[in-house]
Amino acid sequence: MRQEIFDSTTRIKQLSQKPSDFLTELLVQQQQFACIEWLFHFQIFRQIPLNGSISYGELATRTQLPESDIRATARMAITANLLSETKQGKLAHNSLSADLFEDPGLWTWFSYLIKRSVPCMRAYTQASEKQLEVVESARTAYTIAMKTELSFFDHLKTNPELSAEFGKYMKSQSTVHAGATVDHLVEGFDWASLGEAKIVDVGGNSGTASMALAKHFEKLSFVVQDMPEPVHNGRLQAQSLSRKISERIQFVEHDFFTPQPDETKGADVYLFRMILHDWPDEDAVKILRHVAAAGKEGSRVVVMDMVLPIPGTASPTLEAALRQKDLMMRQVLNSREREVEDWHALFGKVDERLQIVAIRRPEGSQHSIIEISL
Ligand SMILES: C[S@@+](CC[C@H](N)C(=O)[O-])C[C@H]1O[C@@H](n2cnc3c(N)ncnc32)[C@H](O)[C@@H]1O
Repeated sequence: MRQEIFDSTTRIKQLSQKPSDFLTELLVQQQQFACIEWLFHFQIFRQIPLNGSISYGELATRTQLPESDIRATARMAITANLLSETKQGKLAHNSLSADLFEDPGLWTWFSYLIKRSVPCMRAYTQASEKQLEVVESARTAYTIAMKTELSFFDHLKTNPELSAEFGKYMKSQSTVHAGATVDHLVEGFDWASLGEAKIVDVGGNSGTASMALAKHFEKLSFVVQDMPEPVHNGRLQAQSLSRKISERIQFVEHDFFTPQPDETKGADVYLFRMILHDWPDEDAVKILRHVAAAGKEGSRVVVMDMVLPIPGTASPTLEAALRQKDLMMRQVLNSREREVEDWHALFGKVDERLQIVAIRRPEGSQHSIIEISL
């Protein structure tokens, strides 16, 4: 219902929009973001009591910023439905900003958006310019925005703080992002029908998906494979689970560009949740070949990733969210989200034994579940 309201209002607005309305709105959105970023940077959100308000004068004293700038910036953010002003002209949270500030998952997502995602968007044009020069083809908007020579995952490998930040961000997506919560994975596939089964969660980060599945399906056991830092964090997080759950989840350091170790050969399911969209076909094929070589007859590959809709066929809000992600993959990883044909072509390149058995998008999910038999 909410989705339908968003879609209808978007359609009505677009139908009645003139070019000058469009440009005004574009400008307003950029300014709203610039102001929200400014308030975040100067930690204004922290200064506002959750129950109550604070005067602009007091904020100026605390931050040493000009009172008039704080007022102007906050009032711009208010036009985006973030924060509010009392009748006495003091600054207060509204329910949206209070929720953002109070919920650690939402705050993590908000911080990541400001500190990482948007800077990559801004570096997109420059990155494409660089990629036109063949020597610079390894450049991405990420490498430019973050001032590094390293690709995204290599950068994380060298920096435990960044890796932990990304881990927290991924976890926030699985818990508070309605379109990406792990519930869609739990409910979107008939896990119970597997009976006693071993699931290899390839690139499972700190095990958010495996933990959720282990809670719901007690006959399933899991091996979460990832790089050292997320595996270490996963082991720590698993300590807070009940033994009944934690004893069915193993964390193993494993580079998915190398063959599966003996212990995970012949598993029932190789799960790839939000993994293959990080890699261009050439790399995704290498990753999948190791799994195809490790699987037994009857093993399945379960991929949870986006399937980009044909333009104009999905709800406009959903399509915009999916295309946003497609661009983010290009900007950060030189990768992309895939359309149905791209998925078929990808598995075809790996091994003709890999056949897509089913593709379904759980209600409310941005991701689809693609089931592949070996
Ligand atoms: C987008 S995250 C998805 C995490 C997890 N599957 C989930 O659903 O939350 C991609 C994951 O791939 C992992 N990764 C990247 N390169 C890897 C490699 N070469 N071997 C193993 N894991 C890798 C990252 O550490 C990260 O956890």
